[in-house]
Amino acid sequence: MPVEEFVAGWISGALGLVLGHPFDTVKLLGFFKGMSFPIASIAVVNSVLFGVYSNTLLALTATSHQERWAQPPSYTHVFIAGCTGGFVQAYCLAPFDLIKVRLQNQTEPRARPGSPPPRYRGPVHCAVSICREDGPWGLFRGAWALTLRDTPTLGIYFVTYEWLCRQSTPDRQNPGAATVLVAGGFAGIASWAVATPLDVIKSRMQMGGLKHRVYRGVLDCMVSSARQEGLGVFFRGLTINSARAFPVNAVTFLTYEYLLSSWG
Ligand SMILES: CN(C)C(=N)NCCC[C@H](N)C(=O)O
Repeated sequence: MPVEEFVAGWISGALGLVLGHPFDTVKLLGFFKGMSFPIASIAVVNSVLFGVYSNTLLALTATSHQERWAQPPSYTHVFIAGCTGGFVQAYCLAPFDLIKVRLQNQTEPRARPGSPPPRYRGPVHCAVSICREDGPWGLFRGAWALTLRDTPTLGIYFVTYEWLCRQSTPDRQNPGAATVLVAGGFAGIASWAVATPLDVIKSRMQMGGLKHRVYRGVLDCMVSSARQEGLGVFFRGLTINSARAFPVNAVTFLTYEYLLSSWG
């Protein structure tokens, strides 16, 4: 199994997240001041995503990453490989994402004077508390909703990227840096546009029992959220997700392609 895709995914994810950090800090109300938690999570998860994607495509089409522009895979294969990468990354992401959502949701009360001390002192304390209260499986609360969010979304992510690159590149040639940047940026926006409704549901399920009631499942959460707050609830965060997605994913794809071609 080629491992360079995993390494390229790790480095490109880390660079993308440096660019996305100001947006994440705004989104999380300044809670993550340091970079170590995002690096430990997003870069590792990106490595799993790109590594699994590329190796699945290799298994489906028998073409390595270097041969892929000359012998382009079908969009069906790209979609299946993207969905597989998304499914696997969702399970790796689940514990990190749960911690992020739990910390994010305690920032607001913390900001008010005279408010009680925060429940969690930081990412590690949050992980230990969840394990103590719910057992290690507690770290996977909401993982199912995350899988539902990421499996089709990442299929769309890679299909959008491939399609845009092929549209603006002569047949069987490698896309140029500008094409990769634009295609990567729009792939990020397309994926977040599709993911945002399920992202809202996932976060509510992860907060079940704390900020929200415990839902019976994804459907229950969807129906009761829409009933109480209207359909607009599913698009919360879409603007900031999209604004962040363009630079993050432009840089992620450019770095990934550059590293693989220079190791080629
Ligand atoms: C859930 N969605 C929409 C995605 N995972 N999309 C792929 C982009 C991943 C990138 N690290 C980012 O954070 O934008």
